[in-house]
Amino acid sequence: MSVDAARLRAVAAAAPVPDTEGLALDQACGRVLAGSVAAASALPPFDTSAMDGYAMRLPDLTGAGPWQLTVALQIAAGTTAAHALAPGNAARILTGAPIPAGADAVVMQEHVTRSGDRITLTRRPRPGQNIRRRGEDVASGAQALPPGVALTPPRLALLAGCGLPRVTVRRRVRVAILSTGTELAEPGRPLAPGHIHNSNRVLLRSTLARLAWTETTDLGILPDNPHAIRATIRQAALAHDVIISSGGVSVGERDHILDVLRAEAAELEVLKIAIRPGKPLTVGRLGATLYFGLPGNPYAAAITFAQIARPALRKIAGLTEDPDSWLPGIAGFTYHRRMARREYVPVTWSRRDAVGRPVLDRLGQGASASLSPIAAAMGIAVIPPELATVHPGQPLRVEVLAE
Ligand SMILES: Nc1nc2c(c(=O)[nH]1)N[C@H]1C(S)=C(S)[C@@H](COP(=O)(O)OP(=O)(O)OC[C@H]3O[C@@H](n4cnc5c(N)ncnc54)[C@H](O)[C@@H]3O)O[C@H]1N2
Ligand code: MOO
Repeated sequence: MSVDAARLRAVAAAAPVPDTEGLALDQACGRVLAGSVAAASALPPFDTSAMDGYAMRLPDLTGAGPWQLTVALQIAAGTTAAHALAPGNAARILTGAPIPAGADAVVMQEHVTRSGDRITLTRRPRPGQNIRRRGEDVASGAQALPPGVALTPPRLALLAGCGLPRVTVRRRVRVAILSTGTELAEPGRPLAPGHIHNSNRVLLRSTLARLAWTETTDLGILPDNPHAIRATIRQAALAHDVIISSGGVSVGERDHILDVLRAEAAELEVLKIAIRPGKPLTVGRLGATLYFGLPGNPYAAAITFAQIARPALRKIAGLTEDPDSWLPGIAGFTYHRRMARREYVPVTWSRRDAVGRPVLDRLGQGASASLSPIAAAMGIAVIPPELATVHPGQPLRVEVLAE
């Protein structure tokens, strides 16, 4: 199965959580907007000056100029004019102050000369110059944000500007994670012979912690015991939208995940993807719970999570936007490949070509058990299955790793 087909299958098996909750704006960063939001007030709420300067009536500026006007009103932000602007008069006005009735342009103070209560200007302003109209950003009652968007800081600022103190978001996606492997020990514990420290637990926990629309239950390490794994998975499925395990999806006699899923009558959606690393990724459905059996090798776990699990999790969260954060890059390396799988290669770069594309240096030897290449990488280059050899200059798509 191709990577794209596997991703589509996983996404098709995912359904958005129906429940919602109301949150104060400062609790809602990163959460997913449940419905469309209408502005409670217009933004800006009134016609407002964009500059410190003078508001005036354009019909007063007859002939070729220069023109003289009398400053007869003072309007600061947070106040309103006592009366309309009379013919022949100008208003001293500060940025953010309401435009007085009768005025139809603001000239910045640098463009007039002032002497006592008289100003002189030599250039005729455009109608509406330096006036921000009521509702020009968002009209009152208009849609401020559509459903299904993640609430970024600018989007929260927009809601605040439209007078909304709270927002309705989808509840968080409940994710259970577990690390399978009799050989696993938590870092800080001494290693018994044949044991290895658990990398995937913190990899998955910290990856999920960055997704504000998830909440994680960490089920810890499970030894390669099919009964214990089955009991844990069955229990976890009752209270979680998603279960993510690592390890035990390959073909050895200690690899139990597939057998356990079959025993639980899971609907298997994805098996054997043409991906490197991560070919043995297993995706299934246990009732309403989506199961991702990531491979045990940490780089394979990271890639399969990002490529297959995360898009499905985003759909469960109710997100409707697709992140599109890749860059066009070009290879600065030669790589002879043997496999017809889409390959994800950790890369770094220190220079760009004439049109600004990063010139990529490949990190590591492609081992899916290695962590130092991905730890040093600035991005992941995607090598298409059909490309037998990557030559320097080969255009490659690069998925940039967030800081
Ligand atoms: N005969 C075959 N053997 C293997 C195949 C195959 O097709 N035929 N596929 C290989 C590929 S590709 C991968 S990837 C791995 C995936 O294996 P599993 O998902 O079953 O993972 P394990 O066997 O449990 O572990 C693999 C490797 O990763 C280490 N590991 C596991 N969990 C962790 C963890 N939480 N933190 C750090 N390291 C972990 C484990 O000790 C193993 O070294 O299978 C190949 N084999
Ligand atoms: O798919 Mo495995 O992850 O290549 O090592």
